[in-house]
Amino acid sequence: MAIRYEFIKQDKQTGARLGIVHTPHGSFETPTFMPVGTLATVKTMSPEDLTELNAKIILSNTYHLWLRPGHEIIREAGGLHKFMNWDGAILTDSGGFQVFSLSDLRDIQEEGVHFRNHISGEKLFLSPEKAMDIQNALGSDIMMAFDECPPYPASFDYMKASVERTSRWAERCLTAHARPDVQGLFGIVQGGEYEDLRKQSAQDLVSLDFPGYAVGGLSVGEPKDVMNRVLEFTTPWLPQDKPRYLMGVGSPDSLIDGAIRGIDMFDCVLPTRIARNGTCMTSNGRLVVRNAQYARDFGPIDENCDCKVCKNYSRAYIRHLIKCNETFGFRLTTYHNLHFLIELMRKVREAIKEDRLGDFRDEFFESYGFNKP
Ligand SMILES: O=c1[nH]cnc2cc3nc(NCc4cccs4)[nH]c3cc12
Ligand SMILES: [Zn+2]
Repeated sequence: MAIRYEFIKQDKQTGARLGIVHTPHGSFETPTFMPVGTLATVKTMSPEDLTELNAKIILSNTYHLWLRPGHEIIREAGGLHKFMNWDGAILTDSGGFQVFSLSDLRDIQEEGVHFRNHISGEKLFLSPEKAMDIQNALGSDIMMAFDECPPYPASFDYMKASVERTSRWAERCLTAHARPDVQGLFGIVQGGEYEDLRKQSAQDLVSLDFPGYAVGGLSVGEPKDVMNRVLEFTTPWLPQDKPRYLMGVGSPDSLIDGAIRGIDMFDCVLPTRIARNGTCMTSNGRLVVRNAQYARDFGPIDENCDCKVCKNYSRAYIRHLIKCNETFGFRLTTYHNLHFLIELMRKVREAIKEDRLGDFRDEFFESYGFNKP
């Protein structure tokens, strides 16, 4: 079966909604956070760790896996689920964003994008058809259309031409997408911070009737109030009965503010990336556990966290491991940060069930130390 979204209920205090996304590799409640496993691993986490954390879906990157180890090897392995021994759901990004964010010398044509491999320097070409072929080889449950995420900020004229090309590319992805019976292909809405371009992009994609829609072109350096405003005038153009995925987000406050504006799915490298430099998310804000002040602190990373790291290991011990560059230290901070965000989304879903997400936002922002605009 393909991807199917089940709308459960609308929060009475905000624009948030409770839903369930059904995939060939299991179903998950939304709003949800997807850990990022760029190179076929959520760095330092085993599939068992992810299952223990109640992660139901992870993200992997088409661009990176195409370059290393190559999508043909993964195809021969029987697909990405088998290759990495993960039986939950997998969403793959289309590679377009990584081309724009990782490689120089890119030449965007109607046919596709010519660029240089950011590791070997060799010339490469990525197109809607190629991005579909790679994702079909990976066998992901949710594939992303090949889009252009323009640099931020971009002129109206550039953005308009880019949105129209992204819509043409989306149609080519639908045509090239080989397995609509078992894979879901999401369109990606672009348009920068121009309300009429976001509407045009959303209407173009909705007319192609995708099983789900991503809001792209955000979390690219714009201020948070710009992101929130763009969401406010974009999500209303998306169907109520399909999932909405905000790409590359994010921090705890952005997850809550995105859910409040009708977003169902999020992904971000933040929790796993900051964990590897010894920064932890806690209910009272960020804690840089590698700092000297924790050398003799034998308490848990977060007094209010019930994860197995906070139950069994101290700040002093974790600080010691991180300072010595011990891999186990990164496993501990990563496990805790993922638990923190996955648990945060469970609390968000609970708040929606009880029609009190607005109140939950205020309480969380107060304790985490965010201002409450
Ligand atoms: O429009 C997009 N299209 C396809 N993939 C994306 C991924 C994205 N990830 C971020 N932000 C998170 C970041 C990760 C690395 C640098 S920024 N923004 C993103 C936008 C897009
Ligand atoms: Zn913890």
